[in-house]
Amino acid sequence: MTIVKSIHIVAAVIRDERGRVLMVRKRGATVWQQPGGKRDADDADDLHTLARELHEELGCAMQREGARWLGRFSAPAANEPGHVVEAEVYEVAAEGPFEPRAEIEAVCWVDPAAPGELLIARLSREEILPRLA
Ligand SMILES: Nc1nc2c([nH]c(=O)n2[C@@H]2O[C@H](COP(=O)(O)OP(=O)(O)OP(=O)(O)O)[C@@H](O)[C@H]2O)c(=O)[nH]1
Repeated sequence: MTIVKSIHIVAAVIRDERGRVLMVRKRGATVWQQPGGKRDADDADDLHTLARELHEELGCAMQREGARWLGRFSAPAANEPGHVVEAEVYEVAAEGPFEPRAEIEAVCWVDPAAPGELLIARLSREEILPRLA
């Protein structure tokens, strides 16, 4: 029997004035994914996790007000073979800067209707971006 382990995360959709979606690439990874991460024991709720992760990864200030839950989505994990990522995904507004920090090596803005040749993690490519296009 194959045991599939789950990684539970909270992930963000942040859009610019043109509707493009902010994506990040972790150090050493080849694929782009949504900013976000795993809950810490101290986190009060999903939005607390998200605000903490967004500040750590990008230096930005997330606004809790207006946050919109897009759903719970899952896909094979981008960086951990044999794992499935299960994500609570929220569309949120945040005030920049949006610059790579901590384990994030690069950031980019992607048109969800035309992601082009970018290598995008399956959760984003198959579940999140198509709902935003
Ligand atoms: N944050 C995030 N993780 C994703 C996405 N898609 C996806 O497959 N994952 C997988 O879920 C894992 C979550 O790890 P993470 O590194 O973002 O979480 P974290 O910041 O809390 O990590 P750490 O506490 O291990 O440092 C990623 O390594 C990746 O394999 C996504 O869109 N966003």
